[in-house]
Amino acid sequence: RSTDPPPPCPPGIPVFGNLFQVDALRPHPQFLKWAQKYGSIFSLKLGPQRMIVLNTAAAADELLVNRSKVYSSRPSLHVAQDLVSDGQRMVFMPYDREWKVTRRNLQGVIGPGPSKRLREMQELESRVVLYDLICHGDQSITEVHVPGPNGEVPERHWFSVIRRYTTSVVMHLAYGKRVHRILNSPQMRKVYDVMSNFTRVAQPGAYLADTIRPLRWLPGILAPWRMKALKMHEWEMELWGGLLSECRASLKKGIYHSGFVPSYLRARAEVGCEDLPGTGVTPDGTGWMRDKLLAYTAGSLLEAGSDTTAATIQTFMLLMLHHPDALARAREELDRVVGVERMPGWDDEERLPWVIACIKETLRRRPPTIMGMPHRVDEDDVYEGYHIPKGSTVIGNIWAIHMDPVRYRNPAAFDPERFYDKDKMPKWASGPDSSHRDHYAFGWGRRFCQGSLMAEASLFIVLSRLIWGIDFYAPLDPRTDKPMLPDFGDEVQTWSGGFVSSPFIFPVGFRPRSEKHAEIMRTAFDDVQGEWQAMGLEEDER
Ligand code: HEM
Repeated sequence: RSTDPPPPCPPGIPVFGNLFQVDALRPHPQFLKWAQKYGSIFSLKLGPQRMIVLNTAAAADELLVNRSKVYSSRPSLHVAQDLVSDGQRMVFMPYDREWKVTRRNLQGVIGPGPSKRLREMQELESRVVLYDLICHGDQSITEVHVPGPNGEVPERHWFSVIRRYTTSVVMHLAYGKRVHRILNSPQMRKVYDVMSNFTRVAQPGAYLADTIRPLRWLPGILAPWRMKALKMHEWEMELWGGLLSECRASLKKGIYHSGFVPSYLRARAEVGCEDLPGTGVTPDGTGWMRDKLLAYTAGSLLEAGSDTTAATIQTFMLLMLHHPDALARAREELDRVVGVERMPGWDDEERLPWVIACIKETLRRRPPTIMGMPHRVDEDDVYEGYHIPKGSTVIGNIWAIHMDPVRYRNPAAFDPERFYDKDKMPKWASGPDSSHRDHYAFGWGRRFCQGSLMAEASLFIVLSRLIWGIDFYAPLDPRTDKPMLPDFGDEVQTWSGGFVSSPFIFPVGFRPRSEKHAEIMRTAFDDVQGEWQAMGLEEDER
């Protein structure tokens, strides 16, 4: 009922409301303060728009899951979605037919069944990570690495080794080809550049035209952001459209790759729809994705799957270096369960509860999508006596939920013990089932992360193998002889802004734990080259 009061709202200024109180790139510290003041739900006025923020698991589950029928849309991001993405980026689509068709198609590629088949590729690629890290040695400690002006990662840094892995796995999934080089890999670099740019333009509050609709109709001379956004679209299309064109050209030459896009193009060709230029889906019952939507959907896989997983691995490393006791315990578990004669594999997962608890605690303590992704409510609603107006942006405040001391005792501590039970088989318990969830890093309801199973598999195989085989260490401060590590709690110095927040580069050294471990890792890398050959894929170039 519109006569019910809105959820409590911090005082703002006339017309703009709270717009200028929100740091678009790093809203979560301020949102946590408001959550601590106002409780499970508060609202903000961003110009004429209302934003509702849900700060407890109970509130988010009730609205975003139980009432997901009306809470599954996305706010209209004029600049990031309409202009930069020409409306084709799946993660920001409203809850409409186009989104449903896209989500259904992706379910056939990364849903529960297919994600089991992806494990083969994750296993093979993880061997390359181990080899790259042992070859990397002290490089990130002894060399000077300067990030680019927008936080770009230097190619020779160990962050690139991790990025190559995550991007190669999704590149293979999308286009049936690998990222087989770390240096001189312009496509991989561009995926991260596009992503980093997009996370900044898409942050709620980044553009006044997102919130104040009349600004969208200003003439070009008064709206310089419009031309800039359209240029960004062209720049993005050089990558996403370029990958699609390459794939189509290969098919025309009779070269068949596996992967989502080649299979989709073949299926389309079989029904006489080889060329479907334009955006969106065809109006017929099948709803074929047209070219630009297809290019952007493959791009969404690359974006959603690369940075989030890489950021979690990098955060895990930082946490382990800050918590040597937790690391020692993980290593002891791996030595006991796996031994030194082989590296860990999928069958060990259920016997490594501490390793899994450390990964889950990483996702809780510092989720990469720290504020989740905004939802939009499509009907007027009432929650706890508060009116939630139709069209409001609704945020599941993952950060506040993960820092809720009622749900997580001493939430600022890194404490894998909270997820550890040595007598029970470990479960990921990360959703979408709300009745049994350990953390909320993957969001909620009908927009729940489609790649969560794939992400967890990557985290498990890479991190368990890394701890098993490699000693990693931070450089020592010559004055104090203590490890020099970024301050975990320093938002500005340690963490990037935008809706995927990852640590800025930090130096780490790597060496095999023993000659035996080294031999197994080197042999696994040599063997995998034969596998690539047999699969018709590029061998690693180093
Ligand atoms: C640790 C890694 C990851 C994290 C923390 C993460 C987190 C998220 C979050 C919070 C959302 C939004 C959920 C919501 O709106 O409530 C999301 C959406 C999505 N994620 Fe992930 N994600 C990860 C990895 C992946 C991977 C590996 C893929 C696939 C390759 C993927 C594919 C997607 C897709 C397609 C969506 C859009 C869903 C939609 O809008 O309908 N994610 N993810």
